Amino acid sequence: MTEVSQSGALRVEGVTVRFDGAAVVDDVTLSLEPGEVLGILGPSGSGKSTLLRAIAGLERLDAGRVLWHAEDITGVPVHKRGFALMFQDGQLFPHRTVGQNIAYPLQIAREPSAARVSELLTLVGLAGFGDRRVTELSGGEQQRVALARSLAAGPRLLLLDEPLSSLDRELRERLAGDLRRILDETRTTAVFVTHDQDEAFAVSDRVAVMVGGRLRQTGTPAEVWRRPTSPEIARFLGYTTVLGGDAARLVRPGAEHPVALRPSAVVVTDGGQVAATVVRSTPAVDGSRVRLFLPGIGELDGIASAQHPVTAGQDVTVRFGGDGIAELP
Ligand SMILES: Nc1ncnc2c1ncn2[C@@H]1O[C@H](COP(=O)(O)OP(=O)(O)OP(=O)(O)O)[C@@H](O)[C@H]1O
Repeated sequence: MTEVSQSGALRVEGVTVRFDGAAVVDDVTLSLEPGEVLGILGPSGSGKSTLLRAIAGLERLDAGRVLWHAEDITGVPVHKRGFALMFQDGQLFPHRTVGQNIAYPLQIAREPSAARVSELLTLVGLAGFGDRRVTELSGGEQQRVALARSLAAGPRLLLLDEPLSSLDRELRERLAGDLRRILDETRTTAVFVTHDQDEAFAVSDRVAVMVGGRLRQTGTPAEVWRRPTSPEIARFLGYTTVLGGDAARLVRPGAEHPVALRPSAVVVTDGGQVAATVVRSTPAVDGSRVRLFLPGIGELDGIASAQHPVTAGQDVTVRFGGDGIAELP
């Protein structure tokens, strides 16, 4: 695992959480600088939510500690940490208006402020929605209200657990961009859990890939996508094939390590570098997804453009290229 600085805003040090003897979070260490957004990415059941809950103070640690600006807060109760949590289903109060939902943390802090509520509504793109009932809002609007409520009390750290997962893809993409802007504008330090790679890419300054309770790779989104450090991480990041030895060198001449490929890097084209036979072709919006057999390599996933339709059994040639090839260490 790549380690960052020893100080920073948040530091999680050797944190382990066990359920029934099994370590669901296993010796995790990470640091966050002030204003930084860390995306924790990993397959279902890898321990992401449990790690987030441990940071929030909602799980008892079996080992390790949580520090905030070098102060050990492991024993500090949830409500005294000054952190805010936001979940997949924003958990709004259905019997309150939008404005009342957002004002709630301000009332708890005994700092009610209509101006602050109005400012937050504008921030999340819902100016004028204050008197609406939350039950009348769309899923995306409800998540915006939940975000505004999470930010209302000016949390020191925002913890987001799959905040966009319940939304459809288009809305999720739009809100991911908005979320990033809002975190920037409010200079909020945040830890963000997701299993969606696009979301992690769009929102995070740095991503940490969690597999089986352990942080396996940390870096900027570009670093992690370009250079996954193991076949397991590569597969999780959408590389469908990992080739070794001579097969790897057919794709990348001179390669000394295994080479991982995304379908987008295996393109059926005229005059390509390698011969292949189409095993299967499935139409997609922008052409076809194809399964190919390549002598000396075996079967690979690839793509064919709409201008180059192919059918099963057809002999074609293939070009390897683009961003979808990574040489593993
Ligand atoms: N309170 C609990 N008691 C026992 N086991 C638990 C508890 N909470 C979580 N687990 C188990 O710990 C493992 C990790 O769960 P966790 O929710 O942290 O994973 P995740 O990576 O967030 O998954 P997902 O993406 O599906 O939400 C799972 O196997 C889960 O069943």
